[in-house]
Amino acid sequence: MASANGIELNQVTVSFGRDRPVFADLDLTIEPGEFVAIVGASGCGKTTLMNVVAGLVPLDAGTAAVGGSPPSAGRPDIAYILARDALLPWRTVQSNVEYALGLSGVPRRERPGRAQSYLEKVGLGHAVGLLPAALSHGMRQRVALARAFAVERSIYLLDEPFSALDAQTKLVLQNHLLNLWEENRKTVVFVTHDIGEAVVLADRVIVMAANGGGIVEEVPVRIARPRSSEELQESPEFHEIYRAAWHALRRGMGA
Ligand SMILES: Nc1ncnc2c1ncn2[C@@H]1O[C@H](COP(=O)(O)OP(=O)(O)OP(=O)(O)O)[C@@H](O)[C@H]1O
Repeated sequence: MASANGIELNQVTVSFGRDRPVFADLDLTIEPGEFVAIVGASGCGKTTLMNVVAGLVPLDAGTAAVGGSPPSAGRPDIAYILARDALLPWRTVQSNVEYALGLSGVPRRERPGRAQSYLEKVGLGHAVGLLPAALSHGMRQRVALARAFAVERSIYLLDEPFSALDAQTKLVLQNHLLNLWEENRKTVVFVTHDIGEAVVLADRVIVMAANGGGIVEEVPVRIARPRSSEELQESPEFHEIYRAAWHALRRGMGA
């Protein structure tokens, strides 16, 4: 049983009141400190799985333990980052991060330094005084990453956080995420449509099937860390694992 900061789903079924469940009898164990990516066809239930972990979706059957206790919404040990950040438009970049630190109970005198330090880690040291409206989408997502890691949660749920970015910006953001994660290796569940992204980031790629098939395959990613997203693009082992995940995804789609 994954305790502490792990995640354990046993025989979980979610159907939203419909005849056909989104997934049924799903088992998944994520160890504390593990980085897991979830891929699968549109509508296969990736976000629903995240919402189960976040305590936002009721189970029709089965049990879930997140950090050793049942999931519940708004838990202070969980960070949930989505494709579109939720920055406060009237606060500067720095103030957005400081505000989140305040909500997490970080003492006022520590907030400016910690916010600045995390913004520097994602290459935004020069942008602390800007308002979100003045930022590109990639910069906004960097602020969202800095904010999420500055508050030091135990479990990070990231649902396609880089999906709207161009390929080059995506690689840069992946590197920022890898670096932030390397510092403390908190548990991460990362949903993506991009198999390459999954392989670059994760210790394990979970492949979900279309049409309520649940998890069809798990592809281990035994690539040494620390990793660089740019360097991996040229690595034969990256392409080998990419191919394995791609074939698993195709099988999951019934191809
Ligand atoms: N709150 C909800 N109420 C009813 N049905 C829902 C709810 N959330 C999701 N669903 C349904 O569950 C199924 C899976 O949706 P989900 O968003 O989990 O898939 P996904 O794999 O994340 O898709 P995508 O890759 O397109 O984001 C879909 O048929 C969707 O309509």
